[in-house]
Amino acid sequence: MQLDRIRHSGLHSKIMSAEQASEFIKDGMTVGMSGFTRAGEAKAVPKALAERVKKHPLKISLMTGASLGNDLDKLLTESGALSRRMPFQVDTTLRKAINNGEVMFIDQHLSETVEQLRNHQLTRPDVAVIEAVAITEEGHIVPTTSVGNSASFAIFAKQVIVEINLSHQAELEGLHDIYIPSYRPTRTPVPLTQVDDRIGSTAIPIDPDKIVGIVFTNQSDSFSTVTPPDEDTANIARHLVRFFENEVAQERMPANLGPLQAGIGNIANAVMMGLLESDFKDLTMYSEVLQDSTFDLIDAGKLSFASGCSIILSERINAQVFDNLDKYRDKLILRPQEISNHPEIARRLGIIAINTALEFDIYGNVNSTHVCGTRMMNGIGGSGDFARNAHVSVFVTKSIAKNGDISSVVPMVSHVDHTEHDVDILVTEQGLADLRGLAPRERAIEVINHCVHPEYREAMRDYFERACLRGGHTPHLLEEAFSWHTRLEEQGSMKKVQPAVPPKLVSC
Ligand SMILES: CC(=O)SCCNC(=O)CCNC(=O)[C@H](O)C(C)(C)COP(=O)(O)OP(=O)(O)OC[C@H]1O[C@@H](n2cnc3c(N)ncnc32)[C@H](O)[C@@H]1OP(=O)(O)O
Repeated sequence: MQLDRIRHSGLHSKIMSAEQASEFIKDGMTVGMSGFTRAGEAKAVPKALAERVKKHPLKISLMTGASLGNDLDKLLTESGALSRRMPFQVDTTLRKAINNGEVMFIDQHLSETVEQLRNHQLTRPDVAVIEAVAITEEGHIVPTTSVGNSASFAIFAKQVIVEINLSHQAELEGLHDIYIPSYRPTRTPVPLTQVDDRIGSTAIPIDPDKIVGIVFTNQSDSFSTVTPPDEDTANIARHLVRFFENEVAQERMPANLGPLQAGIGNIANAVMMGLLESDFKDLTMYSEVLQDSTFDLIDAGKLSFASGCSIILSERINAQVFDNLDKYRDKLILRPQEISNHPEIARRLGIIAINTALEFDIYGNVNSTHVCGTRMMNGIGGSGDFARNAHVSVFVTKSIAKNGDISSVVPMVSHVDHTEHDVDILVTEQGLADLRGLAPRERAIEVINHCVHPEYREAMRDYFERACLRGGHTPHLLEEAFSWHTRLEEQGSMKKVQPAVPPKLVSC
């Protein structure tokens, strides 16, 4: 135990075990926990809660910033503790429970959760459980590797449990910038005009009397599972870099492109890695998740500043970053997710938003969340916060999935997260479709020619041409629009299987 991490000496009496702290969580409560993209989640109390629930069942409604690491979503799901979960997750067990209808999942734009708490559209947390590196002299909470929704959860909750995690270096203090917007309708503009502006405090300001328990832990964040770029993702990156070079040449983007936002996952990380081999320099990021690529770009001298709301790294680079925080200190800020994802700021800064689609259609509508229109993958996350308000909104995906049985470009998306109005550029390893200024029929030609995998291109062209014969501003054959998805569900592949024996011709 390191008492110097609790600088408000009046709070020393609140130290207790995780099991004791978990007792503050009662059946039917709404609980707000720290954690964003498996970084900075409270670790010991949720685990103790899951153990307790196995013996004494109870149900809670759980809110976080985004996904939890250390298998906590899995443990809480298996214990039966979760009745409701929001606003994002990436866990296989929880995903199954959501898709079986056992856990009610609210898939939400990540900037909106605390906005809805602020004006009571959502039930405010009874208890907040927040991971911290320290508590200040004033009793304020210094977060760890993510800010997420922690600040507003702690401010709105009736009771706060703090987990001081000794596995995080005390040097994280100073990295955060906690700014909380005031109430509407008298709110003033968020005073952030540059990626590196500091507009708030370095700790979460709460009344220390609300802190009911302090737990010491020593468990690190999970490593990110991001995989190195492969040929397809490297090609996606190449198409995008070429597009950026042309935008700069045409003076539609500044020489350093403007602040970049990149979503989670292998593809977005690989796209950012692609910038390593480009000639761009003095790049900046105004994003939510800072992944390996952020630090590779800083180390290569290409990225001068990154603002985010969490840092999640793979084993390859984790120690190199966190053991040398001083090297990165003047190049990093972690903010609450409502500020990192704020529509007002995305629009003001002219963000280049790069997010990953599960599938998109020939007119540019994007599905980021629902496999075959019904089964939740992870959630919309922050992609919508950025896509609608970006200077340029890019969506990337491989043109095929599951060994080619799925085409990621379809006639009509089976679920819409980002409408055609929010999408400017689509990229697959096949090429890049620039949809700006194009009408739906022109968009379809651009997408078919540049993004569809060759194995599906002719079938897509055939669909589009027959739809055009029927007419409409956005031509479709409604009875066929989801036939690729139904074929996948019925036959395991979107490809049309040629019958081994040609069907007999019936004469009439
Ligand atoms: C926290 C945040 O908000 S970050 C900001 C942006 N947030 C978002 O964009 C949220 C939505 N996006 C996501 O969840 C992810 O980016 C995804 C799921 C769309 C893509 O993830 P990535 O890791 O980049 O792509 P990857 O190609 O590895 O695909 C992930 C899985 O989806 C599968 N998949 C891809 N396309 C399809 C498809 N059209 N239909 C069914 N499955 C598909 C892949 O086969 C892979 O499956 P596996 O895990 O069994 O191998």
